[in-house]
Amino acid sequence: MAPKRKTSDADVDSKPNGSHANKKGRTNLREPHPNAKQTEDFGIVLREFYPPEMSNERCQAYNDGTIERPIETLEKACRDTADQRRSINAGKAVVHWFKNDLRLHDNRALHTAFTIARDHQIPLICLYIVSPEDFEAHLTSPARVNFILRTLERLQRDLAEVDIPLYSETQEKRNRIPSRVVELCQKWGAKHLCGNVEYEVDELRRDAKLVRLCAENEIDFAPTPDTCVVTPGALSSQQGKQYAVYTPWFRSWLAFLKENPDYLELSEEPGSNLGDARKTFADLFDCSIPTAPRSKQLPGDEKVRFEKLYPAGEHEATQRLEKFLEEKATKYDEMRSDLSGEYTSILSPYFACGALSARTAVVTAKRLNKNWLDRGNQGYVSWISEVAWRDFYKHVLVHWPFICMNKCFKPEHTNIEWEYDADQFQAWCDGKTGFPIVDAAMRQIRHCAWMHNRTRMVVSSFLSKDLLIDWRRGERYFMEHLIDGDFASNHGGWGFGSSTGVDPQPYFRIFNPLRQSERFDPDGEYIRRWVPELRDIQGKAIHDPYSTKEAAAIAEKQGYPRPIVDHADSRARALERYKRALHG
Ligand SMILES: Cc1cc2nc3c(=O)[nH]c(=O)nc-3n(C[C@H](O)[C@H](O)[C@H](O)COP(=O)(O)OP(=O)(O)OC[C@H]3O[C@@H](n4cnc5c(N)ncnc54)[C@H](O)[C@@H]3O)c2cc1C
Repeated sequence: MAPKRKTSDADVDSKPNGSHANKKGRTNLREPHPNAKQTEDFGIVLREFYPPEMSNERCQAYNDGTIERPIETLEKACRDTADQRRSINAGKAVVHWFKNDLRLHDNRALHTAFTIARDHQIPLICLYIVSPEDFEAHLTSPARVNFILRTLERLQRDLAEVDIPLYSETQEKRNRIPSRVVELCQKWGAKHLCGNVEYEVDELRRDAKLVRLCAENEIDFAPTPDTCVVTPGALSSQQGKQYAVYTPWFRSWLAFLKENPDYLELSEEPGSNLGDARKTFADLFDCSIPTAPRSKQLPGDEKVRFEKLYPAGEHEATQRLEKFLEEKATKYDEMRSDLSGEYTSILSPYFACGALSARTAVVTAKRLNKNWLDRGNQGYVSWISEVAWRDFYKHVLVHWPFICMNKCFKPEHTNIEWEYDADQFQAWCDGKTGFPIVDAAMRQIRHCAWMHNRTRMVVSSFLSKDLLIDWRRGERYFMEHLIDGDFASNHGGWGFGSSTGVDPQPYFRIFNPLRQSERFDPDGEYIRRWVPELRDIQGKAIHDPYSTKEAAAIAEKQGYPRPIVDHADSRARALERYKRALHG
């Protein structure tokens, strides 16, 4: 029997599905639930920002393999153009297109570009395109945009030292990017374009289009897998299926790396540019890095603060990595959830923009751990397994691309009936819920554009379980504020906390904010740092200030709010709603 032809999802997914109700007739999340208590504002926000949700049937079609995934569209474009690309000559230059791989060291596509340039004795040119529409579409926070642009400035200086120009421009219309890249290659006489794969849906589709457009114009382009240690799609269960649960996936990830040690080989950074780059492309060396689009600009004082908190560039990333691995990693297993000090690496902003490769991180930790990935010092082992979570969520995104389209990983979770209380949502954003641990964390994200993993779990559970507010509001808020915002990890994290995405737990988990606070901030140091109203409260009462007379008097005097919900009642309500949605 002839295999069933796959339809491409490129145009279909972008069309509204036209329905506000799912198969069971319940209202889905395109619109607030009709019974929801909501203000008009909140309704408008939801309608305006949520693109149409994909139907459960289409999600199922992805699962059945009857719709082509964006990664398959890209792979097909590369296969279809392979013969054409092979016959392309060297040209007058080679171009490396930077995206979220802003580093020289261990950058696979950049290494390939440099090798081609050196072999043909022609110059290498680097390119970066600032895309305001992509920043909007991906909800990139101003702190992250600022960090990317600062990293580019460092990168430009480092490249100039080896006579490689970094040309950068703003492209207002993102659908113009493929043709603009081709135009630039033609202008520079380049016949080879190199770049690493980005795994988000829009980017995979853009690159598939670009591969074909390049081939039509006699330019060789086939993006390189680089961002994950193990390439998405390389791991499958014995039944040939993609893993949806982390633990078996991680075992498979470890086994794969043992069998394929070349996946842990690091690429050298480019040496001096050959050819006559400084002369031929003199104007490109004068190009300055564009400023942030207006909607993504940071106020001046915040710029200074973020520069101090997160100095940009791969040198800083490497120093942080080495310092963390030498001074803290051996205790990571015991200490990582302790909120009072800095026991994690705070490398996520650097991973997110590609100033540090996950491969380099794993290889360096492995080396210090006597060459073990999964034995030896537990601190190193558990840190490596955390870096692997980043891979895991990217593998999930590639296999279940509909999660990019406002869809829960498990379609049945669409049936959950959410609350739409704008005041409660605002209290969560402002860190004024009356739950000190939640408030401390929400104030930390506002100030630092970063939050500890433990509190990310606590506040996501609080929003989607205690307040029963649509988890996508929280997912969105995180992306808009985090300096390390990464679609796959953020979606995965919200799934973990809210049981609406890839939930690695076989049971439904609701965090108790009070217990989390007592356990991971036993002396209340973290709370005192971020919630100054509670600084004078002594002892355990800091975790629940309205539980004792003395503490309540201080909290009240300082204007600290009473808890906006009762955790026991909220827990019961959440369980009942989730049960009703999942079991009818
Ligand atoms: C609700 C929620 C949202 C999240 N959103 C993001 C996000 O947008 N971007 C992001 O990078 N991480 C996200 N995470 C994962 C995690 O919280 C951060 O990666 C981590 O806190 C970063 O701090 P660190 O660099 O000190 O991590 P370390 O503890 O030092 O870990 C090292 C690296 O491993 C990776 N990592 C660690 N834990 C995880 C994890 N649970 N999932 C995926 N990768 C992990 C990160 O790249 C991290 O930098 C989210 C987690 C939750 C629960």
